[in-house]
Amino acid sequence: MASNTMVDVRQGLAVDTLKSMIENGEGCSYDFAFVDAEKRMYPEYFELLLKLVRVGGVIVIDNVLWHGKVADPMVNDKKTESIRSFNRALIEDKRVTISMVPWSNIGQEPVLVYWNALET
Ligand SMILES: C[S@@+](CC[C@H](N)C(=O)[O-])C[C@H]1O[C@@H](n2cnc3c(N)ncnc32)[C@H](O)[C@@H]1O
Repeated sequence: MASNTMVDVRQGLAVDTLKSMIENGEGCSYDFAFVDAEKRMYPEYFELLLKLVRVGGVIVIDNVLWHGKVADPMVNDKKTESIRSFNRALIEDKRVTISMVPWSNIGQEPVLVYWNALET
């Protein structure tokens, strides 16, 4: 879509939109991505974003502590478990370097930042 502004809004389910961006040849053309949609889809978003964000770019994942629930062993709902599982996978993921930013606003938990490593 041609645009003369800095913002190009695309509406749709995130996975479908990201896949269509890849199919449209936009791979490796973004410097930054911010993820804050359906928590249980984070692994899929992340894999697709590794194709869209250039090596050296930054992917920020919001809500990785899910309002503290991720760190509370008494909380085991599906959404919390999926974020825990995603976090564990990222720790093991050699393609990226991770860093947690001690930033919070209005009671939100910190955000994790991922830099692409040289191999994707
Ligand atoms: C927590 S809000 C994001 C707020 C946003 N970061 C902001 O600061 O305005 C989550 C948003 O993700 C959207 N969302 C949820 N599931 C989605 C999906 N599968 N695909 C695309 N968007 C989705 C919701 O409609 C909602 O607007």
